This record gives sequence, C-alpha cells and structure tokens, in this order.
Amino acid sequence: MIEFKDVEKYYGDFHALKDINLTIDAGETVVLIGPSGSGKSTLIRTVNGLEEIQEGQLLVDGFDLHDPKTDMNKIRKNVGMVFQHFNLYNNKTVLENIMLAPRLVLKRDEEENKQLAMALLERVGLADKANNRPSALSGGQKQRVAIARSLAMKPKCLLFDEPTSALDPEMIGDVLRVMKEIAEDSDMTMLVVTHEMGFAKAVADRVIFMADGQILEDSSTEQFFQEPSNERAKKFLSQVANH
Ligand SMILES: Nc1ncnc2c1ncn2[C@@H]1O[C@H](COP(=O)(O)OP(=O)(O)OP(=O)(O)O)[C@@H](O)[C@H]1O
Repeated sequence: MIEFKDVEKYYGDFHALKDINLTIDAGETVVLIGPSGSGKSTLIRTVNGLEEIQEGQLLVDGFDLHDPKTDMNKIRKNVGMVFQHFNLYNNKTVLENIMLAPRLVLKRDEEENKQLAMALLERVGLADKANNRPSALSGGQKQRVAIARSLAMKPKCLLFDEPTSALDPEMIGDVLRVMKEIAEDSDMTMLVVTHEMGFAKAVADRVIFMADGQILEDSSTEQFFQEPSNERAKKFLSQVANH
C-alpha cells in the first residue's frame, strides 16, 4: 500500500526526512513514535501529498508521488487523514461535514450518502449530534466526527496525525476506542502518529521509531515493547514509561 524508497525531504536547507525506506502492507496498522521534531508528521503528510519529497521514490496505492504527472486527487480519494485539530467546517452541521466530500468527489447518491453518514455517526457514538454545528461539540466529539468524515470516503488507507494530542485527558479514551474498533473491524491500512503507548501496544501490528528525521527502529509491536534493539528507542520508551 505504501512504499518509501531512499526518500529525502528538505524544508529549505533543513533535512527533515533522511533516507527513509519503509513498506506498509495493505491492512496493516502501524504506529509511528519518536521525540518531538523527529519528522513523524512530515513523514505521514508525505503519504497523501501534503508535503513533497525531494529525492527517492514514494509509492502509495500504486501511484508515484514523486512524479509530477500523478493526480493527487486520485490518491486523496483513497487515503484519508485525521488531523490533531479536526479541521471541521463550523458553518455546516456535523452531518453535512460528513456528507460533503462523498457528494462532491464521489458524486454519491444523496439518500445513500445520508444513510452512510448517519451509520458512521452511530458507529462513533454521535448520532444524536447530526444536526449540531461542530462548535457545539467537545474536542473528543469533534475528533470522532472527523474520523467519521474520513471513513465516509471509504478510503483504503487512513492516516492519523496525533489525533488525541489536542484533547483533554478524559476525551482521549473515546477517540482511541473508536480507532481501535476501526483497526480491528476493517481491512483498512492505518498509519498513526501518536504518543499513546497503550494504544500502540494494544492495536499496532508494527511500531516505527523515528529520531532526527531517520527511522531508527521498525519492529513488531511485541518486540518493540519487550526489547527494542535501538538504544535511543530504548531510552525513549523508558522516558515515556516514567510519565
Ligand atoms: N513547514 C516547515 N518548514 C520548516 N521546517 C519544518 C516545517 N514543518 C516541520 N519542520 C521541521 O521539521 C522537523 C520535523 O517536524 P515534524 O512536525 O515532522 O516532527 P514531529 O516528529 O511530528 O514532531 P511533534 O511530535 O512535535 O509533532 C522539525 O524540526 C520542524 O521544525
């Protein structure tokens, strides 16, 4: 589903991603962790073309993202993204937020679109909020709407960029529960940047540890949490464990 080959990414002179080689198979749930500024967001944002790469090859769902001829709309149809700050439209209802992209991009039949949107709201526990504006919801509820909105496009792959970092602690569990259910009940590929180690342990098939723009460890979840082979990953784990 996703393949990075010798990928380099620069912001001006700053070398943000260094020699990234990574393959993620369809259906895998992969968690990306690492210290602040290590390049996790940058990496995940390259996967749906929000950030360009300068060198190497990045294949997503068979499309070459480094080829200027590649139509990004085709990729974004199949690769959804959930952001830290939700990015919902406040001038539209919750239901409209979910129905918008399938209507505009997929030209989905209006009745079918509504039924699917309501079913998704049900799935994230917010059917009763369908006619509210997002501004009337809590952060955790907004994030669950944002997840439902991404699912409405029926993507093959869903990217999560620190989806719980902006939430009050009591909201985090509900959002993680929804994400866990999606990982377990669907065959979607999921790539998740998070600081939630409990989530990583419980849900990820693999854990990738980044520091200074490099991938320092790419292990099965079990191995990563029992005995990471990289020293910095070990240190990072012991630090987060102490918090
Ligand atoms: N648009 C940009 N222009 C210049 N530098 C950037 C830009 N975006 C990110 N960077 C730099 O790239 C590095 C990696 O940033 P990135 O946001 O990918 O890290 P991260 O691992 O996701 O961090 P955090 O956990 O704090 O979100 C940082 O040093 C950051 O300052």
